[in-house]
Amino acid sequence: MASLPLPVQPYDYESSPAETHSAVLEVEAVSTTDQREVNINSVGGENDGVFLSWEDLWVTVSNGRSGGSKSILQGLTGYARPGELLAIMGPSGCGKSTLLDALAGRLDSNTRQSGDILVNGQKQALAYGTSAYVTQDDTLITTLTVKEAVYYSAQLQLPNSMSKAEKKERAELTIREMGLHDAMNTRIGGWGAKGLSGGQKRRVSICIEVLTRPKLLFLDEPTGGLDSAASYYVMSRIACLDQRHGRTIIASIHQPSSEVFGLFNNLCLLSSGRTVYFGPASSANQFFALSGFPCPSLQNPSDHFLRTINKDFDEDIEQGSVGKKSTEEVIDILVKSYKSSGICEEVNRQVAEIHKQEDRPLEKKRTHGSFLTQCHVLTRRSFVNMYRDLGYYWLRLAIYVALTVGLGSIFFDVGSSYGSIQAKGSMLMFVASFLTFMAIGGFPSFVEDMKVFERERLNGHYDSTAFVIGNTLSSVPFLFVTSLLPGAIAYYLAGLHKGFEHFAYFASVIFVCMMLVESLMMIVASIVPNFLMGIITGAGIQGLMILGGGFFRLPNDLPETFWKYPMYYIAFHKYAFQGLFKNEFQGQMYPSNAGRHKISGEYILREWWQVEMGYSKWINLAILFGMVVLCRVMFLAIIKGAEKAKPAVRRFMSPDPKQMKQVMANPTTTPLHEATLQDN
Ligand SMILES: Nc1ncnc2c1ncn2[C@@H]1O[C@H](COP(=O)(O)OP(=O)(O)OP(=O)(O)O)[C@@H](O)[C@H]1O
Repeated sequence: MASLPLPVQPYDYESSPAETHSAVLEVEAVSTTDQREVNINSVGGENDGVFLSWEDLWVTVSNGRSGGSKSILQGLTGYARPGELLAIMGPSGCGKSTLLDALAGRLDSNTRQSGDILVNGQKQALAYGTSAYVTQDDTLITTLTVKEAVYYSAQLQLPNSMSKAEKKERAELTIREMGLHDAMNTRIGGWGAKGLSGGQKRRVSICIEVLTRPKLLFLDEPTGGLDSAASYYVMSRIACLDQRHGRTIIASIHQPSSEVFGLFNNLCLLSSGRTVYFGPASSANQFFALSGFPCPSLQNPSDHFLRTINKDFDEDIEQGSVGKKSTEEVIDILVKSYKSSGICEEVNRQVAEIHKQEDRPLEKKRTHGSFLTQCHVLTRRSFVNMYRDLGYYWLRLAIYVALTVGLGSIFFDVGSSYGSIQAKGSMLMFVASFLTFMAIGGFPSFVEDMKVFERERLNGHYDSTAFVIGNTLSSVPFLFVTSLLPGAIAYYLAGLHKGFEHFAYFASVIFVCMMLVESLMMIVASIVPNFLMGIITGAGIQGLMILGGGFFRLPNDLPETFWKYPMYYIAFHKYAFQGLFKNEFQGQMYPSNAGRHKISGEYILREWWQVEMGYSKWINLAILFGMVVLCRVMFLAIIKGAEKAKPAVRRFMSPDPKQMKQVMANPTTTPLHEATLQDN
């Protein structure tokens, strides 16, 4: 630890390297200018490549406790061009992912951004299908094999003009390119079911995004979890994409080997959100040497850069190296050296050049599968996932069977005595509330589905409507079995109203209620994506609905405020209880309490359970079905609305950049990296 960020060769840190070597850096920059100008005008032979530039880019994150903000990126300027691979490097936590997120238009809602990010010289939104982004986390469907995951994705993303065989071929070729041919039939695996290794998952994520050969590709740590040979192999495949097809590729990378480093065209080196170096990767070594921090011979230059600017272990180092400069000071020297260099000037000139380009709007993503193909593929994929994921439906089915056997034995052959009226009411209430309540059990699996959906949606793989349709259709067979089998056990053990029509109605109510609870949980998942908070919220909402459904407190006894209006009318339990009661009691006769005369089922419904008798049990079922449709439409509206609202919220939230710059320009009152901006 004690020798971490210091150059191996002794160096005089007291001199002012920035001034001493600025003339030399100037020469270096001029030598790269001509070469750059050639590139900018001829974009690898294609004129539809993507030029991305950013100028004075700041990103701050609001600090909940103090009400201020911390700067993550501080005035970055740079560019990425077609046919080039730009690598973003720096110590952990320096802002690499944040820079990628900002460029791809995917910053978190608690962050604020200022400065210009231009695509082909104009402001354009990048998310939702105009670029591809391989994030640091591998959000994949864990139950699919590598081949299935990539092939389903090919069917979704590649245009209908390609035949199925061509799509399959493209998928297999891409899998092979990423060195995954031996793992083709291995399931991806996840929690509780080991499948692929971390590095293999990384490569599957990359496969899925490079399938369509996107014009603009962001990669966050593409070599995470890979050994050096695999890293080189994967990075060279990625680099091939840019050179052969004029793609623009930006990748953050932790510790490239010298071979991998050799693949980079440009390098952006960050430290604590500041630019230490931005320019040709091949000139970085010279920049460090001229700034006073030469790379020792036999050392990998990228290791040297990272060691020199990593201040995370400064305390350890200072103890053992009295009199030497702290890494913070070394970084300051490098930042100043870069700012005063010709390389920096050249970067600004290039950015200005890109800004001057004629307006060329970025096409919305390449054409993908038609809407019908998307619905079909998503339904099949979701069905396969539900079938293979034991937690999605199978476990629930087993618990339902156990519960309904219990329910049937408690109310076994309940009969039609006076006492059976209350018993049947309690049993039907349990079915309509607790059994359907348990549909909440699929929530964790659904949250996983949502994570995959978000990634795919942001990368423009398909339309949100196709996702909702696919998810709905694929769940139908499982819900059908889950309502039919346990429903039959409970119904026939208890000996409820005889006749198949009555049983069919009973099972239909369970089916629709389960679907309704799932739809409700979808809305919860789109608002509260955290699984634990989602379950608690969903359970809370259903608890209120059960209480207000008119069983525990009869409708006429419910307090008017809140419980009667609106809870009683919006609680789906009301329609389920009353539908099941009508199904059971209508047309039946029961002995009175004293047993001297008979009372009709209609009388029991009206007077005992206070059921609304103005409409038939089928209307109750239709209302429940309407609620399912409403909830699914609401879910769709929320996810579509969030897509539209996010950029607007971000624009509204962006603070005045001058305010941030002023605070940062005054380091005597503000620590350099952790500037606190009061929000007022
Ligand atoms: N949404 C956020 N809310 C709070 N802090 C954030 C947020 N995004 C980033 N940060 C903070 O900003 C800093 C930079 O984060 P970032 O993920 O960009 O670093 P990185 O260089 O990609 O790190 P690593 O290499 O370890 O992935 C970190 O200290 C991180 O905690």
